[in-house]
Amino acid sequence: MAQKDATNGNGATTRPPPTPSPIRFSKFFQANMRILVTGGAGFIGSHLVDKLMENEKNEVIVADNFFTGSKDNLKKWIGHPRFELIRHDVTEPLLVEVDQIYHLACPASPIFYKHNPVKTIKTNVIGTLNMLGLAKRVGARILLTSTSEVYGDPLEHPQTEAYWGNVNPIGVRSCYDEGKRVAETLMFDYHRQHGIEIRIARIFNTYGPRMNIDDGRVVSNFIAQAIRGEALTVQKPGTQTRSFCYVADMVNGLMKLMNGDNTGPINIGNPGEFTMLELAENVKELINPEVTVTMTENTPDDPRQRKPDITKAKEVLDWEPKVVLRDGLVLMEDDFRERLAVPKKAKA
Ligand SMILES: NC(=O)c1ccc[n+]([C@@H]2O[C@H](COP(=O)([O-])OP(=O)(O)OC[C@H]3O[C@@H](n4cnc5c(N)ncnc54)[C@H](O)[C@@H]3O)[C@@H](O)[C@H]2O)c1
Ligand SMILES: O=c1ccn([C@@H]2O[C@H](COP(=O)(O)OP(=O)(O)O[C@H]3OC[C@@H](O)[C@H](O)[C@H]3O)[C@@H](O)[C@H]2O)c(=O)[nH]1
Repeated sequence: MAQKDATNGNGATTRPPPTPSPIRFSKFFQANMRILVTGGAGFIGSHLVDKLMENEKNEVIVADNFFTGSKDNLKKWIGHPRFELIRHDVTEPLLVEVDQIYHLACPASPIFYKHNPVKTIKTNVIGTLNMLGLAKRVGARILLTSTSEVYGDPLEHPQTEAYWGNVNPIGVRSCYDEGKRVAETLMFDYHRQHGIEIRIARIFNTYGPRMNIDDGRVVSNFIAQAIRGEALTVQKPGTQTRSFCYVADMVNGLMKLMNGDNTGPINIGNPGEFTMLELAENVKELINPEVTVTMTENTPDDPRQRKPDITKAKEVLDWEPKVVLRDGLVLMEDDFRERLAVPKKAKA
């Protein structure tokens, strides 16, 4: 390709995208898809990396600032010839030649995203702008992990993708939910204005091994509490509902979305709906029947009900979750027991 410089009117010079190195497509170099995962050291991201690395044709690059993620989640890949880990904050520009970008970087637990709300909104807005700029520059397809929180405290139930939501724009959760709404807007504007190939997943509550033990999310809290023999802290009123998706199902859905033809937004979640009291009862029965359940204060703007309508995911992705909550909780227990160093009591 001819390298033609252009002046944009104020003396600054713009250049066309860099051409990939020819060696990349040589017969001696096997990888044919280079994939960037932002936030790949986190909970969902690291499971996604595991799955992407199973395909020997993939090279995977993770960019993460380790705010809520950890190198430990990726330890089996560090040093692998098809894997690279970069300490990078997505609020700063990044240039890497990639074919696909899974853009996950953002703290997800309410405790962490409220810890530094200005940083959270910067991550969602400037971080997504930077990743869209990268996608535009190198011609990559980009998938955003948006959230069911774009529906706010929903007045329609279950939530379809056509619902515009009920969000408090100035509340303590808005750095995250309004941040993700702007991120979705940016994705569509880049798609319409610059022809970028986009995919948007609206993820509903996801759980599984490798969640941070004390990150404050309800499933990780209850499992850690049950294993430690502490009371399960149900926040009031306890009748609020959530729908919990096992992480392997989630990763499968994200990859189908990335590699399919539909831009989304598409709800990806498990429609099984539980109150927090029901969740506590399930955890207690499965993990430690001796623990008690205690009611504690809630936080502002906590959504009262949430359940995905996944008709679109079934139709356009041929995807639906396979793991029911009670099975997933048991799969997660093993990982938490190992990390907490509390083995299961042998049955008498
Ligand atoms: N887990 C869920 O229930 C859920 C639900 C809806 C949406 N999501 C979305 O999925 C994505 C992953 O969630 P998760 O549960 O794995 O969360 P997580 O907190 O475990 O992972 C997020 C990762 O992003 C990294 N990160 C945060 N800010 C960054 C920044 N500025 N630059 C670079 N890296 C940064 C963190 O260090 C971490 O590794 C997030 O975008 C989240 O909003 C998750
Ligand atoms: O110890 C606890 C923690 C939480 N809860 C309750 O459990 C429910 C779920 O809370 P979580 O903190 O796990 O998660 P939320 O549903 O509020 O947010 C979540 O949903 C969408 C994602 O985008 C977010 O990343 C995710 O954390 C809330 O009603 C909360 O009040 C408890 O009852 N006890």
